[in-house]
Amino acid sequence: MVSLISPPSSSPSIQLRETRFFSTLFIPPRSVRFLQNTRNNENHKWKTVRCGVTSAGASPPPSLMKEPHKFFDHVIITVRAGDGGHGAVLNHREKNELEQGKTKKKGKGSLKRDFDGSLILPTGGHGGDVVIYADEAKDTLLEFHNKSRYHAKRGGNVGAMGVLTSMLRDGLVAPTMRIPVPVGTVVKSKRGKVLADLAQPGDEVLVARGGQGGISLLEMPQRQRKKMMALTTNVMRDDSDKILVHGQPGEEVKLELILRVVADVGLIGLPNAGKSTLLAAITLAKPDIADYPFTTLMPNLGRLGGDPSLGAGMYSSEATLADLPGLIEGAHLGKGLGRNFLRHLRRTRLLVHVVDAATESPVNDYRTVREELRMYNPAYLERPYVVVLNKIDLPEAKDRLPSLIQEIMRIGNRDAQLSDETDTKERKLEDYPRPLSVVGVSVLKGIQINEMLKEIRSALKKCSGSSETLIST
Ligand SMILES: Nc1nc2c(ncn2[C@@H]2O[C@H](COP(=O)(O)OP(=O)(O)OP(=O)(O)O)[C@@H](O)[C@H]2O)c(=O)[nH]1
Ligand SMILES: [Mg+2]
Repeated sequence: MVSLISPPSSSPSIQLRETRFFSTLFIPPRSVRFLQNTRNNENHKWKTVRCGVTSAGASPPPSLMKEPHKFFDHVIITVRAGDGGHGAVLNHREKNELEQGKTKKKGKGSLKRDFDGSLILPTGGHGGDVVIYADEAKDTLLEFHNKSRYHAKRGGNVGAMGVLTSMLRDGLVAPTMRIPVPVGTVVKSKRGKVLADLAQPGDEVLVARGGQGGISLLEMPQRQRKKMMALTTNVMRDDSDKILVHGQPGEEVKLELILRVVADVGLIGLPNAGKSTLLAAITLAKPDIADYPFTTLMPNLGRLGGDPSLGAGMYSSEATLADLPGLIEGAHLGKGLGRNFLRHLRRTRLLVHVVDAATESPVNDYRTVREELRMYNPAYLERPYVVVLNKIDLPEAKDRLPSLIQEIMRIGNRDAQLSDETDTKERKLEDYPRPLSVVGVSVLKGIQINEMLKEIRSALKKCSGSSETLIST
């Protein structure tokens, strides 16, 4: 029997740290059209008024709730690498120097020679490449909505005197443009090909190559060409050669960036089940908590255990927990907010399914969420999980706790194995593994918190190293 009395969540054995990753509610500006009456009321004019709404923690009207989720973890950007700098058609001065053997003289306009005496003509600078890299300091992809086009610098041009003319300080080669994204971002090409999974801080991918610089050509009278060609092949024959002087354009690509939360534990459940309250009870995260559904609009992360006083570099927590927005029936078809977040479960190795034990039918609620997971990706049902029956401080939950635990334990097969033999479509919830444990708690009142933590920790130990690394949405 489960004891209902236990100390509140402030157990000294748990060292906590808040990591609130997604705290900004993003609502894109919308255009609203008003019918504006003129004075004499004869002509009606449409007036467009732009309204930008940004709120943190305030409750958004239901009609706006869906919008942030299309954006914070998914964005399309266009990047363009720098064009190559232009070479030059070199003028008479070099030509004369060459003829007179003055090329060793250093200074403006002098041309270098190779060890065998051949001429080295300057080329235009390489255009800047574009690299995307995982940066721990970044939390969301929101900023890419304000700026969705990125353009690296072009390479430096060679002047008519054979020297750098562009404003680039470091020489002809343009610097690489480095774009930081949150750890856990998957970079896809426009056609859906995965270019990189930036799962670790510092991971990076070259997404667009800068254009090559154009070559330089020597222009000289016909009679001198033959002699000069012994020193270099870059001798201009006619005006059509001038095209070689132009730098190549930099690559331009459209990219899809998808952020997948990197967490060990995913908190799932219907809206209002108490997922955010649970996160706040066992970590230092401070998610928004309220008694209306869909309070959580973006995942909140919290860290369990570890020693935050060691500083960011040394700090390593026992596990990271992701509190996800509530799932509802039909979430896999896009209802509510759930579908956009189901993909965040991909990297988790343990699920904690939070059920409000005080509702009319907690078992049905439990089944609804399991069913949604199954419809979205049956593999999620095979992931180890712990069920937390929450709100046992309320009498309606407390009284039926033992029977609820039994009923939930009956849904599932203890010996369920991952096998491809049975068609996943034919499988029922009963064919998938049972929870590793079912525990009754009140995360609000701090009842049974230590018991729950024990179960989560022991489950984490059992499934260490089994996190999903597959890439697909
Ligand atoms: N009585 C009681 N209420 C609780 C308990 N845990 C959470 N609540 C309340 O339930 C309501 C919903 O809690 P949240 O933590 O916001 O629920 P959620 O699952 O994160 O909800 P969404 O973000 O909408 O998916 C809040 O009013 C909480 O105070 C509990 O143990 N007992
Ligand atoms: Mg919540």
